[in-house]
Amino acid sequence: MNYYPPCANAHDKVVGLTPHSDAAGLTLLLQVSPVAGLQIRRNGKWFPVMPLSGALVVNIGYILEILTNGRYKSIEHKAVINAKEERISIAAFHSPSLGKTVGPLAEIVDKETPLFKSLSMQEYAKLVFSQKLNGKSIIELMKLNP
Ligand SMILES: O=C(O)CCC(=O)C(=O)O
Ligand SMILES: [Fe+2]
Repeated sequence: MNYYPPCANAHDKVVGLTPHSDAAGLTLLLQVSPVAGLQIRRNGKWFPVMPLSGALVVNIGYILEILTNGRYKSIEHKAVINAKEERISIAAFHSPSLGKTVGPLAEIVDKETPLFKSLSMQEYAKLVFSQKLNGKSIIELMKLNP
């Protein structure tokens, strides 16, 4: 669960959640408060994703990008703070179990060159937790030819 208190310095000095893509496979996100905050980056521009009552936002994370050898792209997003209102969101991250492999699927790399390394879920988790929540660094580290 994410809690963003209201903050008068919302626009210049304070950030809610820095730009990142989720390290998981698939994220289901519930925007609990009817307050704008979530933004996604597309073609270099930030777009708001307005809360819709009862709707879940489905985000593709790095693991799905890696499993599909880059066919499905992870989405970069951030959360901004509102000057007057608090905001709550709940994210459920879905990933393979420990012991499974995070790497391009065999049935895909049968026919094309793998773009990413294959790591055990434990090794991948170690890599994730050694990085800051910032931009695209984890996927860069997973690339075979960065
Ligand atoms: O608060 C939000 O809308 C985004 C939360 C998020 O990106 C996350 O928990 O990874
Ligand atoms: Fe996220």
